[in-house]
Amino acid sequence: MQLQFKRRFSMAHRLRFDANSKCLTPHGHNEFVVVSLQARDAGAMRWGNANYAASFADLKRHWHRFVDDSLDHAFQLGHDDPMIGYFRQHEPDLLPRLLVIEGDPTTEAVSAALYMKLNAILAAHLPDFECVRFEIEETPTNSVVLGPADIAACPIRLGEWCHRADMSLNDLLSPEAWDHLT
Ligand SMILES: Nc1nc2c(c(=O)[nH]1)N=C([C@H](O)[C@H](O)COP(=O)(O)OP(=O)(O)OP(=O)(O)O)CN2
Repeated sequence: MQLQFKRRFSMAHRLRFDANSKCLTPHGHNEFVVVSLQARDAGAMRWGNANYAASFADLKRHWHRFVDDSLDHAFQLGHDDPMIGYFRQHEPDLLPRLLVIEGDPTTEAVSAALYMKLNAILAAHLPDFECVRFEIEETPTNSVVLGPADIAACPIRLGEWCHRADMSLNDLLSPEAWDHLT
C-alpha cells in the first residue's frame, strides 16, 4: 500500500543557460509536491485495531513542516547566479530563503534535491518508511516524476543541504547556522 500526500507551495526561479528562453527572467509558479510513502516491511506493520502502520498526521508532520516553513516562497537559484551576490551584499537576512543547487534550478534538479531531502527526513524521523514516488507539478501542464532508481542514478550534483534532515535550502550558511535558525 502506498500513502500519497500532496502539498502546495509557491516559488520563484530563473533558468540562465538557455539565453533564448523566457525562463531567463525571474518568474514564479504555484506548485504541488506529491509524495508516496510505503512501509519498508509490510509484515512489520502493527495493524491491530488501528488498521494503519502510522497516522497520516505522523507521516506528514516533518515533511510538511519543511515544505510550509522553508520551501514555500523560496527563491530557487543556480549556485553561480549573480543574484546570490546581490542578496549577500544587500539583503543577507534573506539568504536562508534561497534554494541553491549547481546549474539551473529546473524542476528536474529541484525535484531530485527535494526527494533527497525527504529521504533524509524519513531516515531521521520515520525510518520504517520510504518514498517510492516523488512528483512536482510545476504548472498544470508540466510535471516531473521520480522513483528511487532516479535518485540512485542522479547525475546532478545538488548540494550537501539535500542530505540533511533540517530546514536548510542551501550551503551558503553553515549547518550550525541552520540549526540556530530552525
Ligand atoms: N526541462 C525543463 N524545461 C523547462 C523548465 C523545467 O523546469 N524543465 N521550466 C521552464 C519554466 O519554468 C516555464 O515557466 C515553464 O515553461 P513552459 O512549459 O515552456 O511554459 P508555459 O507554462 O507557458 O507552457 P504551456 O503548457 O504552453 O502553458 C521552461 N522549461
